[in-house]
Amino acid sequence: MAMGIGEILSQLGSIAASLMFVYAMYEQFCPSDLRKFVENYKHKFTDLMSPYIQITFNESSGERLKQSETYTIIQTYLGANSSKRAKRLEAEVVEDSQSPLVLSMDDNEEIEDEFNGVKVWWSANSKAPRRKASSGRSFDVVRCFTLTFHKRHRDLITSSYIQHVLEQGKAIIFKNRRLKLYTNNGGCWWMSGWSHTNFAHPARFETLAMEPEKKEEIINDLVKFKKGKEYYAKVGKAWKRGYLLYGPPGTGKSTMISAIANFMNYDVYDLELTTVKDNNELKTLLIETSSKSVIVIEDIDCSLELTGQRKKKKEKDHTDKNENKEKTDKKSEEEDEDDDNDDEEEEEKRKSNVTLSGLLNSIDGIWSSCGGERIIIFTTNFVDKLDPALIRRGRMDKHIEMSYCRYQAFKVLAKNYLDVESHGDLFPIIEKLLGETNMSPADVAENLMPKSTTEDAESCLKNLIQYLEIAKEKEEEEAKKNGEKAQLVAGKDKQELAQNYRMNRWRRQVKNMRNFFGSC
Ligand SMILES: Nc1ncnc2c1ncn2[C@@H]1O[C@H](COP(=O)(O)OP(=O)(O)OP(=O)(O)O)[C@@H](O)[C@H]1O
Ligand SMILES: [Mg+2]
Repeated sequence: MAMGIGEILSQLGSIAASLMFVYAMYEQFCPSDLRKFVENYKHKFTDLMSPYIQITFNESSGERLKQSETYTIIQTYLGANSSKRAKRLEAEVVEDSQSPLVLSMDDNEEIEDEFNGVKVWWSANSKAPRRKASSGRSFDVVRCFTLTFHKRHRDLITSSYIQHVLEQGKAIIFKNRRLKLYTNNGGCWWMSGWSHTNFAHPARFETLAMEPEKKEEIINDLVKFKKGKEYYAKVGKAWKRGYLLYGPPGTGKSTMISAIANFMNYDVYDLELTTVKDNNELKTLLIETSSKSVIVIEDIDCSLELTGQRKKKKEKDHTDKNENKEKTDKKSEEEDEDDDNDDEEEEEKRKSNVTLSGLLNSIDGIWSSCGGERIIIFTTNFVDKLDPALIRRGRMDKHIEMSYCRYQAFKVLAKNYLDVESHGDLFPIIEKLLGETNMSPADVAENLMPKSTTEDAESCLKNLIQYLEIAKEKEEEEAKKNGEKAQLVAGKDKQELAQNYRMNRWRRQVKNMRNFFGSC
């Protein structure tokens, strides 16, 4: 007898209700071993039927259930893609990032991605942890990302796509991170090691005043270095570059370092040699630096001579104190002596025993032991004072002279400080004066800065002209004085020479006369 539709539906309803009841009973009372067995077969059955493969990346891994780096990288990659496509996003504020608000896919959200024409799907899920952490701390759920793709693309996805996701994710993290400024001078001489703060110097190559060709050359050099991983590996050289910046004070050496760090997106390690106890500590400090960083030693000429300077200073202090001692009574003399001993002890502790050869070995050591993507920069006001071994090519690959401000550099400063790119009357006068005077960009910049809110660009330019004219006059006077001095010295030398000549002639005559009378 044929069944009516109503009857069929009611039969199906009761079957479904029975199945649901059985499943609820199974969930409630089924022993865990049996449940595992059933789950296993359930998965096997679905795997057999489905042409898709799934890979899961858990948020936490290992004994301590610590955050997996891979998960963070994937989260960043998906965050960059999903924020445009996913409808439900999770927001997080990350302190050490340039864009602190980080968006990522929320639970059970799914997005599609494409790689070499192949479609894949990512979903964010949560699942119960397999085991508790050894510490006893348990996580309610473990979050994970699931990557789904067709099994015919297995090789492409596992060999190339995942690699692509990890590289892209890492690049985004690197780009968004806040740069750090590390210093080994923690303010106390007994502290060693690096301490850091956020690096936020606004200097950029666009704001750096120097000849455009020179700037271009440096930028090209940096770009070549950044892209040179394979090249350096091919020629068997550590991936590093050394720059020596030299020039008078205020010509932009420190500013250039900040511009390089910002351009390369590298952290800065500002190494204060005078607070490094000895060569061993120096080596440790250098090895502790990370890759993608700029290591800076400012005023290298002063740093290495410091021990000598300190000795001289100590001797001077000692002589001063001796003189004072004569004037004071005996009691204060004893007190002075005690203080002296304490000072000397402290001085001895503070003294840096870093030597030139130690520095050279440490620099070479760091390249050989951890050669990845580092730039080392020395600055000096007196390049001639430096030992050639320190600045030979291979250690300091590029020597960059930071020179006095000329017209091209001035134009950059005028644009930065006054937003002015030309001035028919005043620019030519400034061009001429800058060609005749040696003025540092720091001085030019100072004169270009408006002194009040009402001061306009023209009056700033006029101030600069006035300042340049005064500086020029001073330079000429100085040159004149030096010339006169030189003439005076030359004149004195001439007189001395003539006198010596006369004396010698007279001595010869006396000698001849003695010989003559002696022979008679
Ligand atoms: N070439 C430049 N471009 C832009 N600004 C500059 C330049 N040179 C100097 N300045 C300005 O002058 C200031 C001092 O410059 P900076 O500290 O870079 O000079 P320096 O060469 O390192 O001097 P020192 O030899 O005394 O250490 C900077 O804060 C910057 O504003
Ligand atoms: Mg400087």
